[in-house]
Amino acid sequence: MASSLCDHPDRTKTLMRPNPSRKVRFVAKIRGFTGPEGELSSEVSWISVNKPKGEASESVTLSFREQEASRKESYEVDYCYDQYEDNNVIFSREVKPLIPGILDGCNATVIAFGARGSGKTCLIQGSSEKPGLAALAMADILSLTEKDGNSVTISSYEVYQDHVYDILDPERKVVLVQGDAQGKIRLKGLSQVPMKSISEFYKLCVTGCGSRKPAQKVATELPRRSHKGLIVHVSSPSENSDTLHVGKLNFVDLAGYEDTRKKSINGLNLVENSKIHKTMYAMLNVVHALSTTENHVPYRESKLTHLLQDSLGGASRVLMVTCLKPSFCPDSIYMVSLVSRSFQNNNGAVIDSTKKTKCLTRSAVLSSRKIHVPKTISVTAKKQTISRVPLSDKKINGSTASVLKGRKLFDETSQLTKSEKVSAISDVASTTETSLDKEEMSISNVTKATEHLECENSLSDTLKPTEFTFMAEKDNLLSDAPKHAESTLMAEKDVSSNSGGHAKEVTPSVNSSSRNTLSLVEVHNMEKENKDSEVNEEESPPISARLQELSIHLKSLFSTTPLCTNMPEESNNLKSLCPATPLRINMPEGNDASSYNHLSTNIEEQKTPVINKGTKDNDRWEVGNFNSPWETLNTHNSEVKHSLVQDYLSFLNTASKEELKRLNGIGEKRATYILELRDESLKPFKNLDDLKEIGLSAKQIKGMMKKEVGGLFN
Ligand SMILES: Nc1ncnc2c1ncn2[C@@H]1O[C@H](COP(=O)(O)OP(=O)(O)OP(=O)(O)O)[C@@H](O)[C@H]1O
Repeated sequence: MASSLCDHPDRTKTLMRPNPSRKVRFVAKIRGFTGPEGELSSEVSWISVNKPKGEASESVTLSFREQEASRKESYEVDYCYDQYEDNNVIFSREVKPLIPGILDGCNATVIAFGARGSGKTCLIQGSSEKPGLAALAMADILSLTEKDGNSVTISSYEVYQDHVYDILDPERKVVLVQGDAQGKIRLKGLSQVPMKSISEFYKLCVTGCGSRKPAQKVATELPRRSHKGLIVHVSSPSENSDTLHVGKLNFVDLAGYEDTRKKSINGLNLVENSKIHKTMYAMLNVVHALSTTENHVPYRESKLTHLLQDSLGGASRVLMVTCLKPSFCPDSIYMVSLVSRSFQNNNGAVIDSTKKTKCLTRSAVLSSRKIHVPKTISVTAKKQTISRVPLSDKKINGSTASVLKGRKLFDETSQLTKSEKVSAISDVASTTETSLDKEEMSISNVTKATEHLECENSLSDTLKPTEFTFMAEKDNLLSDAPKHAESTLMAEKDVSSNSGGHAKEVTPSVNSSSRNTLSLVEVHNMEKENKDSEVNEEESPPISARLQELSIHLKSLFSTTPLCTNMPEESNNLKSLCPATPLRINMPEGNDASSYNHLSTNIEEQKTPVINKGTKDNDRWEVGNFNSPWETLNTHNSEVKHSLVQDYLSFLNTASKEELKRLNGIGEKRATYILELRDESLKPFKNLDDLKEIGLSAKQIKGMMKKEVGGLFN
C-alpha cells in the first residue's frame, strides 16, 4: 500500500513501535520544500513509500519514479518520515526512547546522512523556532536531570579531512582520539561545557537561526565541508556505588554527499570530497558490521568512526537517518541505496560486552529480528551482494556467504567517482614535483587508483556488462552498465587531456587495457616495493645511521667523481649501514660512459630491474631509463626525499623515548605521547599526515625535515 505523503502528521499512535532489541535503526526523512521548490510543487512526487502493512508495517520500501524503468528498484528501510512530519515527531518516536538509557550510563548515536542540502543540519541542529533533534533531546535530558541532580555537559567537534577540531574552543584546537584496549575512547583536548539550561544550549549551538531563515551551521561554521558532531555527556551516580555513570548521546551531521562527476571542481575540493566520502563509507561499514553482528567492526577506518567507537559498539544504540530531498536528486537515490544495503540482514541486537548491566536489562534480551526483504529488492540485493565480492575470494572460499562476513561493504576506492579517479591519476603524473605532503597524498592516491582500475579492468574482462555492480554499482544506480563503460572511457580521455600526455603511462584504454593497466600496476608495485623494502623495524638502525647513509647518497649526487666507479662493491660500507634496504651497486663494465650515466643507471634499489643499455629488455623499463643528468638528479632527489620521510616515520614508530627527544621539535611531552600512541597501535605513523596526531603542522614537519637534512652537511 503506497501511502499518501499528506497523511495526518500525528501518526505516532498508529505506528509500529521501534523494536527495542535492535541495535541499529535505519530511517529516512523527506525534507520539506524550501521557498522556490515549494512554489513549483507542494507534493513529493518522485519518491514513493510502500508500507506493506500500512502504518503498522515493520519496514517500508522506497522507490524513485524518475529512475529509468529498467533500473527501477526499491530500497528497504525501517521507516520513512514524510515532508510534513517535523523534528518533534522524529524525536518522540526515535530519539526520546534512547534517553533513559543515556541516564543509566549507556551511549547512543544519531547520524544524519544524505545528499548535499537534504536537510541534515535542520534535522540535527534546527533553529530556535524549529528545534532540531539535538535541542529537543537536550531539553528532555535537562528536565530529567534537574530532578535528580545529574550533571550535563556538551562537547562539539568537526571532522575535516580526517582531523578532529574542537568547535567549542575559540582556537579550534586539534583533538586527539585515543582508545584503550577495552575500546574506551578518550578525546584529548576536547572541551566539555556544562549545560544548565536549554537557553545556554541554544546560545552556544543554535544561535542565529531565524524563523524563515535556513538553519545556520552553528555560530562556529566554517566555509568548508566537514562532518560535525555534538556529544551530550550525562553523569549520574550509580545506585550501588560511589562511581558515576557517564552516558553519551551523540549527534552526527555528516557532510552532504555530492557526486563530483556533476561538477568541475578544483583539486582541493576533490580531495575534500574524497575524504568526506571516505569517512561516509567508513561509517557505513561500521554500521553494517554492527547491524549484522560481524566479529570485526572497522572503527579505525576513519577518525570519526574511531572517535565514536564507544558510542556505536557495545550496548550503544544507533539511529541512522537518511535525509532525502523532496525534488529529484540522483545523489539521494544513491544514499538510500547505501543505507538500504546496510539494512539488509540487519539482525544486530544490542549486545553488551561491557559491564553496563543496567543497560542490558533495559534494552531487552537478545533477539534476532525476522528479516523481511520484500520481493522487489531481494533479487537485486542478492545480485549486488554477490557481484561485489572479489572473484578471487569467491574462488577461495567457495561460498559467498562466508566471504560476506568481515568484508568491507563500502570501499572508498571502489566508490571513487570518475573525477576522483582522474584526480588520482593526474597526481601520478605530477608526483615528482610535489611537496612532501602532496607527495604523500599522491602516493596514496596512486595506490587507490591502481587498485580501483585494476579491479575494474579485470572485472570488465570477466563480467558481462550487466554484472558491473562490484565496481560500478553507483553508476549502475543512475545509468546502465554499458553507459558506465562508456563513461569510464570518457574519464580516461579526460585523464590524457588533463595530464598533458603523461597519463598515457597510467591510463587504461579498452583495446590495450592490460598493457596500460600494467603500467599502473608498475607504479603501484614500485610503491609497494618501497614499502616492502622499508626498514625492518626491529632491526632498524638509529635514524642517525640512516641519515648518514642518505647524506652519503646525497653527497654522491653532487659529487663530480662517481662514488662507485673507483670502489669494489665489497668495500662500499653503505650496505652495512642499511641492512634492511641494501643498495646494490653494479660496477660499470666499461669506462667510457659518462660519470652521470654510471651513477644514474647503476645505483638501484634491490628489485629494481637492471637497465642494460642495448639489450632487448631495455624497452620494458623505459620508466627508469633516464638520459638527462637533470632528470637523473631530480629522480634521485625525489627518491631520497621519500626515503628520508619513510625513515623518519619508521624512527617515530620504533625509537625509544630518549632517542625521540633527540629530534628537533620533540620534547618530553610529545615523546611520551608518541609512546602512548604506539601502545595503541603498532605503527601509528604511516605517513606525514599522521604526525598531525602529535600536534605537528605540515609546516613544522617540513621545517624539521629540512633541519635534519641540513644538519647532514654541517
Ligand atoms: N524540513 C524542512 N522544511 C523546509 N525546508 C527545509 C527543511 N529542512 C531543510 N530545509 C532547507 O533545505 C536547505 C538545506 O538544509 P540543510 O542545510 O539542513 O541541509 P544539509 O543537508 O545540512 O546541507 P549540507 O549537505 O550542505 O550540509 C536549507 O535551505 C533549509 O532551510
